[in-house]
Amino acid sequence: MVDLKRKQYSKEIGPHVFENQLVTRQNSGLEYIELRLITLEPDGVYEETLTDLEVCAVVLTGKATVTEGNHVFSEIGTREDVFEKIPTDSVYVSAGKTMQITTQTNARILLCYAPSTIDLPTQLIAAANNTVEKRGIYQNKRMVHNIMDDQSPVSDKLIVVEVFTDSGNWSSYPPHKHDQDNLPYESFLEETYYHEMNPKQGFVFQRVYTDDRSLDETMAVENGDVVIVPKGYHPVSVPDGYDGYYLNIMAGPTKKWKFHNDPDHEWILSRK
Ligand SMILES: O=C(O)C[C@@H](O)[C@H](O)C(=O)CO
Repeated sequence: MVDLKRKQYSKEIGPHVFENQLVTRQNSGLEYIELRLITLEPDGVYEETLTDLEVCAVVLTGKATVTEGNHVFSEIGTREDVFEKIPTDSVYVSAGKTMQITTQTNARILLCYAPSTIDLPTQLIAAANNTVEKRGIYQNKRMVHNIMDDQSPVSDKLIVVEVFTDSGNWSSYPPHKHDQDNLPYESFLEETYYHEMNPKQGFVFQRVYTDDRSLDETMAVENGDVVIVPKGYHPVSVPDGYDGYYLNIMAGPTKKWKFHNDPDHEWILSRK
């Protein structure tokens, strides 16, 4: 079984360009998701020609200029820290195109990929176009920024959302899964979590488990870690005193988020 948790690192991949996370189909066993976290310093240039992947480049922090062909999205990005809890800007580029990212300051960009061969318009997903949802009651409250949900016309397969879970709350809870290609009852979407903590020394617990417990891993997840969810339920618990953030990438054969709650815990939803 592939290790589901990936620690952050810093590897210089070009002058003033650093890779901090890399999940590929080859190194993860996933079929539908890849991701790359990069940190750009001034004068750093990140360039990539997409083969059989579409990408959503999320400007996690700082400002960056993203170009593709005649498209130039200058100095996009809205925040210096994800815990400003405001939406940010992203750029979508479909397969076969060449994208370039530069910055005049410092920027951290999460590149979210899914396999695709469809030529779709390159476009800015402006922060103002993120829909914001406040979900849950009691200690199950969280805020969701939908960058590209399953109804988005922008992407072929990619779903990208970011979730803010405040101190002492749970999210991705009650536990749910989407690991069966069985619409209309359930969709098959692989998922990844890119986590950040505030304060940075914090941790969350995340469990990834299946009904038959053939997969059942509970992890202490720290700032900058990535968790891979190939299948199964995947709840997150944030300890008292800390706020949690994660960015989810989801993708599968059909861009539809139809999940199935763990029947043992679905009663949580019926509380008044
Ligand atoms: O609502 C939440 O707590 C976020 C989760 O839905 C998260 O995006 C996920 O698990 C998607 O399958």
